Amino acid sequence: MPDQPPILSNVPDSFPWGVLTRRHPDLIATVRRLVPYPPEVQGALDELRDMDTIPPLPAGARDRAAWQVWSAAYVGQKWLDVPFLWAESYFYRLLLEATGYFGSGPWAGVDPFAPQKSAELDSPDLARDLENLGDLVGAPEQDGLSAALTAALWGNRADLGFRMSDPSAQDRSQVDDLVADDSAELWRLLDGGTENRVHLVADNAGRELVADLVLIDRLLETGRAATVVLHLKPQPYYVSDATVTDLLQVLRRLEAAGGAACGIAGRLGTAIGDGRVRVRAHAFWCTPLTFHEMPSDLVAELGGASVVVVKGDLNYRRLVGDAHWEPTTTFRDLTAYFPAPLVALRTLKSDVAVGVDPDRLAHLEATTPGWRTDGTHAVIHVRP
Ligand SMILES: O=P(O)(O)OC[C@H]1O[C@](O)(CO)[C@@H](O)[C@@H]1O
Repeated sequence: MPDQPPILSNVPDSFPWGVLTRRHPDLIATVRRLVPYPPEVQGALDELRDMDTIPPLPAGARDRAAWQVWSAAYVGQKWLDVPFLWAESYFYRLLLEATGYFGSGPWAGVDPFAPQKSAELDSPDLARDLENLGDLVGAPEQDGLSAALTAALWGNRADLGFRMSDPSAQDRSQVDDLVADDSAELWRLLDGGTENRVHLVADNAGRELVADLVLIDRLLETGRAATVVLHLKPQPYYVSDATVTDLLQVLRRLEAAGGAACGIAGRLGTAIGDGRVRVRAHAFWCTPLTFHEMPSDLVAELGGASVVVVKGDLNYRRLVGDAHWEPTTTFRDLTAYFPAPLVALRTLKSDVAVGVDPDRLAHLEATTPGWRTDGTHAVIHVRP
């Protein structure tokens, strides 16, 4: 990664400080409220909440050796004094440890965030989205593609972790005028003339994954993609990150909705069955590393893509590096290392900002102090 100090969380009232000191304890309280864990798990969660100093993973944890390498510089330090990106990732790893997710007991494999994810699938907002899918599927080709891309972009705006700490986030109006919009470049890359291989690195379950699946369906149906690889998380992460279990739930929800939604679920089920859509869940996606450190098998796999679509705020931070970049630094320069043509669809929900035109930046700074973190602004960045 280019030489730039990482963002830490030790500036009182800064965005990362709020995540570690407020959002994480709130999250633990929510998990305790929604899942009837036994006393020993509740005790372990309380311990995590009250922990001031970073502990190692316990002996016997299956990925202990890997984390020993990633955490060598940080174990024993205060949470607020280590890189924000690393601290959040390790917090979620410890939360799974506390709930027994990787253990051999009855709570093994139980997603602590499942109740929140399910509630989103039952929400009236999602029901409305699904009812409107007929218009999108029936629209002229490019209109349908553009609408699906927009939905996939804004589906990322209020993930469950974000909404928990900022309940009004969902109701704030989005600023449709994107901070950067390279979408024309994306459609040029996927011009339909060749057998395109698209990879989509997903972010959240629920409404966002629904929108991602609609986009995948449109790409396949219009011939813009011959095949799609959908990258999901191998385990629960950052509250709402999508796993294979979440994918199956979303497909069931689409089926149950009937109409166009059910048609999409049917086509995707067929495409998964005949190999046009492949589902992957690489361990790298749940590591605290930036994408500069992708392992060679993943680099090789992504390197064969016509386009890699990377969703969300966390993935964006991992793409460019979680640092206080000068916002006019170009996305292309920072992602020059990436092994394939790249598209980032991101609603801004953390301090990192790059690829912003100087005039737009001056206007944003003067008029909208929270533009980097309040979920109302978004970018579509392309590095061909
Ligand atoms: O689901 P997304 O878009 O990756 O957003 C998750 C974001 O939430 C946070 O955990 C806190 O806002 C960020 O640090 C992170 O980038």
